[in-house]
Amino acid sequence: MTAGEATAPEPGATAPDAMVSARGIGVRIGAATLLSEVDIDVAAGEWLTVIGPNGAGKSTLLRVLAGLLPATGEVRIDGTPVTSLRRRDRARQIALVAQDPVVPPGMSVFDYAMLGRTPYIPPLAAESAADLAAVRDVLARLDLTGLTDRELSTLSGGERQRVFLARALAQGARLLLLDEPTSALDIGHQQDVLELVDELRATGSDDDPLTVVATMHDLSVAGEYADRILLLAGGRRVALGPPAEVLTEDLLATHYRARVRVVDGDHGPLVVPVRRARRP
Ligand SMILES: Nc1ncnc2c1ncn2[C@@H]1O[C@H](COP(=O)(O)OP(=O)(O)OP(=O)(O)O)[C@@H](O)[C@H]1O
Repeated sequence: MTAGEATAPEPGATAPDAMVSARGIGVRIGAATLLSEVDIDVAAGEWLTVIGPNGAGKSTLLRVLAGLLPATGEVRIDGTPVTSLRRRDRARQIALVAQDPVVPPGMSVFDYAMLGRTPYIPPLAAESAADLAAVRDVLARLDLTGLTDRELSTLSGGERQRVFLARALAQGARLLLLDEPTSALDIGHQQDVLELVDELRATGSDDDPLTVVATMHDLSVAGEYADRILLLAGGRRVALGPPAEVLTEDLLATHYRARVRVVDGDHGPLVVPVRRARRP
């Protein structure tokens, strides 16, 4: 048994307070197995970060949780199979920030963020004052107010990544799926964005807390923000538990083939890469 396995749900069991419950998730495309027998529960209001080496299946898992990729097994959101939710209802419940979303050509920052309000705007109707206010608020929180009229194609990678997040936050969904949400951000904006997501999580009501599932390559940051960490390797769940149980030198050496030191930080373990000994 690997570290963290003790906290894993029993196969077939659904945790009573799980907002997200995934059972026996498998994805095969042609001869390739992308995911195999993945079970997870995510409690309402929890932050789960999915880590694993390149190609481990992290993005695939997020797309399955979002109901966007067919899979064997079952994903339930508050007890309802995600595949049975109508598109509009699914968009009110789940917001996915993909690594490289498709952007309509010529679209401005404001109009792109407004796409997040689509599930609330009746067909052929204009956006309401509340929709406009929600978008302005989220753009301000993400330090994008000065860029609202710019075309997305003219933004830097980090600016664009914040706009993708703005659209998802404008969606007001209860489940936020973030695929490497800060990979292009400088360290200051990285902290701002993650603190904002954490703040939104904390300010959700008890009845309606925000639940976060994120993928990340920065393991120290993963450990600082997540309640639990899921380590995937080769499409399988190899560890699931609190950061201190999963971010261990042994597990990271085995599954990433990485030489690291793990040291105690104020908010979780910090993972420091260690280079090979210098040649004399
Ligand atoms: N359509 C496809 N056909 C075959 N293999 C695919 C297909 N789509 C994805 N894969 C493979 O599935 C594996 C999992 O991909 P995924 O994008 O989920 O990995 P990841 O853990 O998010 O990786 P990264 O850290 O590099 O972003 C990869 O090896 C990828 O090449």
